[in-house]
Amino acid sequence: MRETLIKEALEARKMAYVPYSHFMVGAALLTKEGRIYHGCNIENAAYGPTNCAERTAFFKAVSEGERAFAAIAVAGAPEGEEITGYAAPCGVCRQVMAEFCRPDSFEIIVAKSPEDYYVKTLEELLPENFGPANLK
Ligand SMILES: O=c1ccn([C@H]2C[C@H](O)[C@@H](CO)O2)c(=O)[nH]1
Repeated sequence: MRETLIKEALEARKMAYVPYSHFMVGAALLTKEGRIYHGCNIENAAYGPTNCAERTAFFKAVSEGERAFAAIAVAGAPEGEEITGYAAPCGVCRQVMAEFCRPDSFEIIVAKSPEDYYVKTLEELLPENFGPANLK
């Protein structure tokens, strides 16, 4: 399943809109029921409105009614180059994950290819997070 999710993220990456950074990112988000939502980064001339690939996938899924997620695969690299480095999710995307995902079980798959990746839980990438539980 991880390999499939990485392939989907690499496909999603092709849609990245990156006229400013020229850094293309793709994400594939797996729901607990087995559906996959895709995301790419979408940049903006005012820079601030730029949306990361991970958040694009999350916001698409949540806006379609999804609330339960199992894993996300992410791959990023400069336009026109081989993927030679890992691109882990930024802090803002980790915080968005913390809103919807269980820190101990949600898997973040950071990939160069379906053969070359590592997996971390959200807890590992965002320890001691501030989340929905704080506002209960
Ligand atoms: O986890 C990340 C980190 C960065 N980006 C995007 C934002 C911007 O368009 C480009 C360079 O930061 O990469 C993502 O999509 N995901």
